[in-house]
Amino acid sequence: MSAIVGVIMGSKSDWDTMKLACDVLEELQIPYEKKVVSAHRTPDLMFEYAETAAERGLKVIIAGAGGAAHLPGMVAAKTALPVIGVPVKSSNLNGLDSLLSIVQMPGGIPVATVAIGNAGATNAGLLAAQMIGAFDPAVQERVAARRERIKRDVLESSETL
Ligand SMILES: Nc1c(C(=O)O)ncn1[C@@H]1O[C@H](COP(=O)(O)O)[C@@H](O)[C@H]1O
Repeated sequence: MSAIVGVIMGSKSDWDTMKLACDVLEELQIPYEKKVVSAHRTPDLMFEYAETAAERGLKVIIAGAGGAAHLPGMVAAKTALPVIGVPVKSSNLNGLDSLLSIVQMPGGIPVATVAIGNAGATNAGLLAAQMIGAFDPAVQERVAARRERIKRDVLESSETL
């Protein structure tokens, strides 16, 4: 099946974080694609990716970037698909720069921004799954089953205190 979620990142150095979004999509059996695309370094590719995303069958885009993280917002500017922004943890400012770059979009062009770093990337995968699940009962069931497992783990963990 062709990809319905696009996972893009500003640099290969973001992969350790963005892989966690991909892991969730794989676990929930959602077809996805992954690619390095940068608003700064490959602006033409970024435009082409965003402009053709919907016609290629993508339903959601997850975009991760660090530092001056313009990628999620610029992609959102060029597609009507929902864009989830992942602020990758930067070395100088611990990702606060990434977070603020992504979250502070002007009115009219939203980016659904998750937390900085690994937990954010995992949640981006889950959020994309929940968006897909709103129209796909099988995916919605797998998301619900995952939550049940999390709940069970938490309940069991308190028994071992
Ligand atoms: N923020 C962006 C964009 C963009 O927003 O287009 N392109 C690359 N980058 C970020 O630069 C950081 C350092 O990249 P390098 O490790 O390649 O120097 C990465 O976190 C990347 O997301």
